[in-house]
Amino acid sequence: MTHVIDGNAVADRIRDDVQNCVTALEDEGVTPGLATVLMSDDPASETYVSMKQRACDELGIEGIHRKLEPEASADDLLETVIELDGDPTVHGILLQMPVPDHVDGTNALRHVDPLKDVDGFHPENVGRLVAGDPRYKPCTPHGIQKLLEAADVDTDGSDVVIVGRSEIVGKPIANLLIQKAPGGNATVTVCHSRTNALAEKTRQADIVVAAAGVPELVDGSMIGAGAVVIDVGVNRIDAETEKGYELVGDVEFDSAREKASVITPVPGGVGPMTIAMLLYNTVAAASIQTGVPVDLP
Ligand SMILES: Nc1nc(=O)c2c([nH]1)NC[C@@H]1CN(c3ccc(C(=O)N[C@@H](CCC(=O)O)C(=O)O)cc3)C=[N+]21
Repeated sequence: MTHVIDGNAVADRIRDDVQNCVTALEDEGVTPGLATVLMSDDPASETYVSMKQRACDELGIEGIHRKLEPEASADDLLETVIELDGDPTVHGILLQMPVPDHVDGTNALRHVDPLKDVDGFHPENVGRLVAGDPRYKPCTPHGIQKLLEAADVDTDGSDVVIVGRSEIVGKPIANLLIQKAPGGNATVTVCHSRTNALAEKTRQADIVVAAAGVPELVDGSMIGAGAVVIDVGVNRIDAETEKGYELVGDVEFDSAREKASVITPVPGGVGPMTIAMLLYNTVAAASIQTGVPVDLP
């Protein structure tokens, strides 16, 4: 029987741990604060940011939201980021990606104090991750590690094929999985959607991580018997549903499930973990910045 990982259940357990940290911080007079910055009219981005804000409300994290019009200037974005960076009640800053082409999101992130960079995208935090001394692990890769752990998947010595080499998922998850640590010690191949003989590579893998942003790119014929399949895709496809769309992963679930020993669904897999790990990083950031210890597993 294939084990379908319940990402919502694992995320709920992480949220309970985060809740305990919020209480510990509150006991010392600290309210953790997370600022989200959205420079986009994209409905999916708006949904994700409002989900993040709602999650903050539920746990007693102070959520601050700044919305910039997509036509705003790069200077407007910088000004917003710098203002939040100087605000001592803000412990974490999240710039929702992607930002419009005329602004440089990477440059804006360089103006965020690395201690407030709860996404882990600032070059200092990227460097620390690659150097094997992560401060904030990027939310989606960290969530994947927690899901593997929850499903008792041992990465030690395993062959992992990652499809997708983004800064947000592919590159950081590759770096986490090659580290000497629980949840690491894997042999990692990083592919993309146009890699030669992609199916041959994924079929050899003990663990396949699909994060290319291409709906149903990875089907059952590309999965080896008994492999673990982690689907990071969140693609909105027009459909006759109440919302007018349907969420589809980068994996063709039904055919992949027939081969896999363990698989994550979309929705309800990696997505909820991304938000849980953002809350995790936010209480870690509040702890680092105030010196109040918290107990994060
Ligand atoms: N700076 C930055 N940090 C991010 O963490 C970040 C980002 N930019 N840009 C976009 C991606 C995407 N992302 C998701 C978060 C939650 C779900 C999620 O909870 N999805 C639900 C379904 C939600 C729905 O119904 O649309 C699920 O999979 O069950 C998905 C995707 C965070 N991202």
